[in-house]
Amino acid sequence: MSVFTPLEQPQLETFLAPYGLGRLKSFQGIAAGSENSNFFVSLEHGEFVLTLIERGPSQDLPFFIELLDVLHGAELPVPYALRSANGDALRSLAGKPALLQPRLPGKHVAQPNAHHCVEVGTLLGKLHKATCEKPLQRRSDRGLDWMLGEGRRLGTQLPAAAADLLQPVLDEIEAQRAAILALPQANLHADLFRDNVLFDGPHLSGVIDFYNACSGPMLYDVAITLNDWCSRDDGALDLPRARALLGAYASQRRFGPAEAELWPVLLRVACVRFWLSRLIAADANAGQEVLIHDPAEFEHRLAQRQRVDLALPIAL
Ligand SMILES: Nc1ncnc2c1ncn2[C@@H]1O[C@H](COP(=O)(O)OP(=O)(O)O)[C@@H](O)[C@H]1O
Ligand SMILES: N[C@@H](CCOP(=O)(O)O)C(=O)O
Repeated sequence: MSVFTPLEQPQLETFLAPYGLGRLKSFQGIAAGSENSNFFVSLEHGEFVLTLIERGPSQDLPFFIELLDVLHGAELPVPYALRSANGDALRSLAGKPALLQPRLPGKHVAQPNAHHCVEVGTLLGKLHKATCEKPLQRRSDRGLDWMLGEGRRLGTQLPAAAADLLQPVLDEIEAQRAAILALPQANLHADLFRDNVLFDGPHLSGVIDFYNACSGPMLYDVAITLNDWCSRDDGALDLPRARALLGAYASQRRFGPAEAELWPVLLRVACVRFWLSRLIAADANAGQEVLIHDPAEFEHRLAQRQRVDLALPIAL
């Protein structure tokens, strides 16, 4: 179970008092998740999620808090940091940076259909529209340069067939780096996988886990999202789901010709990003009680993205 820092009731009560949300009724560690310690917290005045930040540079936390305030202000279904009586969003508990956020309703969808993909495409288009005029600046710590460095390092340790699959995409990243970074930018969720979205019946009711959020090319975020929501078990794209997601996104923000041209490349780059991070995590967490995602899933998806029969819908 991925709760790295267990909590005792008295220390939690002391922490929660300045929010003025009433008596602590119950709390429970959340097993899902792999980065931070999360707890469902039931208070007299509502249901909340407490997060203790376990990893990553804490100087980036003000960025996440500000971004979620912007998205909440744009009426997107996102969590946001509640303020204590003296206005603090970021506090400390058990020696870790701590945030209290509203608990969003809904459940994760493991087997999405085209309707779910419409909802996700619409949400992502709205997220980009809400931030593209003035993106809050944050470089991804798993961006193109990270992929080139880690890819070259890990490539030497992979079996030949896998290394042969990876190498051409690293070359492609090097060749297209400037063109990719010149694409229209906004704030990106950058990890909009099924396990970071909640559905209440047919309606998308929540987007969580913004800890990979950054500024960058919007098309990359579309590629990340589509690779998770619209892939079949063999890694191939499910075209009806993919067209549903892209059409819904385009109803919020139009794609441009430069994006249409780089689309197949971005689908491959988005596979490499998670293939590499999963290889690194699987190695670092081997034998521990932490959720490990299968790196081979992205190897198969990348193998299936060598030819892409899915054009972006661009306005003529
Ligand atoms: N605001 C929230 N509302 C409802 N559920 C949440 C919320 N935040 C987290 N969760 C639950 O906690 C789980 C783990 O959260 P997540 O942010 O993905 O953790 P991690 O950063 O460790 O990967 C999610 O899968 C979800 O079920
Ligand atoms: N959704 C990702 C996990 C998040 O990426 P990370 O780089 O922050 O570990 C996955 O399924 O691999």
